[in-house]
Amino acid sequence: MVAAANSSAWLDSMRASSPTHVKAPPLSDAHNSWILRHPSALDVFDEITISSKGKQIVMFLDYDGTLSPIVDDPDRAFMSESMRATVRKVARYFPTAIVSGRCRDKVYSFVRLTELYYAGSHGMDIKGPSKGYNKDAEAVLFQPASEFIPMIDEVYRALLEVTKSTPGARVEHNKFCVSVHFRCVDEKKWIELAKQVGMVLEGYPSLRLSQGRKVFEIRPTIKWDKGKALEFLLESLGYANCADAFPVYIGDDRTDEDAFKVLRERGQGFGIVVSKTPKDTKASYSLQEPSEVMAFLRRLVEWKKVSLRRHFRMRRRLQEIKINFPN
Ligand SMILES: O=P(O)(O)OC[C@H]1O[C@H](O[C@H]2O[C@H](CO)[C@@H](O)[C@H](O)[C@H]2O)[C@H](O)[C@@H](O)[C@@H]1O
Repeated sequence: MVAAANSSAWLDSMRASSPTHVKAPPLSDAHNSWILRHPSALDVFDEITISSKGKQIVMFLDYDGTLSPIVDDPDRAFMSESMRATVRKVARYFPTAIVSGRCRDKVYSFVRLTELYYAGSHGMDIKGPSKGYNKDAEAVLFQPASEFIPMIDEVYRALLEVTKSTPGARVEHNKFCVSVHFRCVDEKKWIELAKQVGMVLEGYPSLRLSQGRKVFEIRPTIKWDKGKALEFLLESLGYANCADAFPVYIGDDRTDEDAFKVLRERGQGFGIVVSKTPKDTKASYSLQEPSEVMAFLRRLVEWKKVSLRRHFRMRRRLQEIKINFPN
């Protein structure tokens, strides 16, 4: 997988995968032009709400780097109480799903909100809310890669063994996929780690490798990703071919691009990429970091509250008019 000739390409891609510790430099021309193409969702908030008018917003949220800040230890990527309270409010007004590369149980243990849909393992493990407005939702359970579980277990063990010699490397079992983290690996050892991962994967042609933020992600080659999960969830919610749904997907990683692409192709709703630096994306808008995601979600809740109040006030007025002036 990683021949000497393309080692430097791998290294570049590994370096570019997560520029989290960069101190914000003054905005370059390139950055300014990127912002023009992907304006801050906070700056164009009114534009966004106007385009969703009369439609049901359905919210899709990635976890790491979107709801929780990126940290060195994947087991300690906790969500703040204020973010949890915000997501809880969002779910009160809009059907809401968490879509993550992590194992579903793990991401649930961080979010701990029973009223949400969860799509773990890059969308390969979907479950409906165990509490909430939609009684049928509980029944939603979809696992299109179940047959890969024994293979994933085997690969996890092999990766654990082979990466032992690389200090800082960490292998995470995500049920239908595996992550090999290199965030805490000395950069001089990155290529060695990439080779170790490549060696193991040579024996598994039905698995594919992609890169997230300082992480290799190994998953089945089935045609299923976060974009398919988004479509599946829209269908489960009864919005399959419905122009009345307005899906909003917020995510920071390369795997989120599959969902952004689906939204572009459907010409429905929009994607918001979470990034401090310009990157190639199919998202329409941007937010810089989880704190901005929280600010955006809060504004959305406030906007919805105000429009509902206005709607009910108007209904009451119409009823009063009917009572005072019957036909
Ligand atoms: O789809 P996501 O929810 O964004 O999951 C993608 C990966 O997220 C986690 O790793 C990332 O976050 C860690 C904690 O902040 C960080 O240490 C790591 O460098 C990031 O890549 C998760 O641990 C992975 O399994 C997911 O694949």
